[in-house]
Amino acid sequence: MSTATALKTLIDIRDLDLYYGTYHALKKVSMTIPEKAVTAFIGPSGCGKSTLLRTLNRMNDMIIGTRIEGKVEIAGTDIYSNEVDVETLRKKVGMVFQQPNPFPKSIYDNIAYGPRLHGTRSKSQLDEIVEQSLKQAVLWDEVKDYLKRSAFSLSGGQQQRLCIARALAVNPDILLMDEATSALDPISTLKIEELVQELKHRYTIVMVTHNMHQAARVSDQTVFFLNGEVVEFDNTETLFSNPSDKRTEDYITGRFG
Ligand SMILES: Nc1ncnc2c1ncn2[C@@H]1O[C@H](COP(=O)(O)OP(=O)(O)OP(=O)(O)O)[C@@H](O)[C@H]1O
Repeated sequence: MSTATALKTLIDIRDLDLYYGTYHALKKVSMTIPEKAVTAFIGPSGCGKSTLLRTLNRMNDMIIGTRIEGKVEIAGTDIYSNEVDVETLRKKVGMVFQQPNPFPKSIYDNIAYGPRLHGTRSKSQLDEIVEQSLKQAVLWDEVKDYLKRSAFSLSGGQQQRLCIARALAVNPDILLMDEATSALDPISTLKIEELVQELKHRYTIVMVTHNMHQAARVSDQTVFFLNGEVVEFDNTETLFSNPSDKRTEDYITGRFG
């Protein structure tokens, strides 16, 4: 197992164990995730991909009975230390889910929601953030004349790009994507994959995907999980062309999972 040492580490996970009550969902997980690159988590259903993703912005805090041991550092800060403000952490570590989940508000208000919450009041500043965020999510041209329309008037793929724009509006460093294209049609999926390729120049992206072809197409690093453990973590090209573990090979060649 080798890690992408050429790139600068942003996230450092050390000996992480996570329990849902008595169920041991993550077992001594260690890895480093480089900045401004795409890291994909792959593995069969229930192996702990989403659980690990949720530890990166402490979404697991919301699940009663969850206990973690070990360390998650982002830019050198232990995000589970008592001094860390979880709201600030979640501003820096945005998340996009499997089902697009826009708020029942206008397109504009979906994007302006986070900045307003964090204290931006000026109309011109909000206008600028809305425009820039929608441009970054490659949605601006499609919606610029309809900003007052409900977000629900958009297609599923557009809604997902709106959710990405909403996450970008609060200026995160990291974008977590939990199977963000699995509910979308192939064309919308492709648009989001292209978008991810653009966004990685500015953001660190960590994605969970069930689609191995997507991981191979989009990611720079891939992590293969099995039963809550990291089996292999390598450059995507190496992991798919020359896996070092037999279990990875079996998985990527479709022999199980
Ligand atoms: N809130 C929870 N309470 C109890 N157990 C949970 C909870 N969430 C997940 N689990 C269990 O933890 C394990 C890992 O789940 P997780 O959702 O992280 O897996 P996954 O690899 O993302 O799966 P999938 O690909 O199906 O989404 C599973 O066995 C799951 O049943």
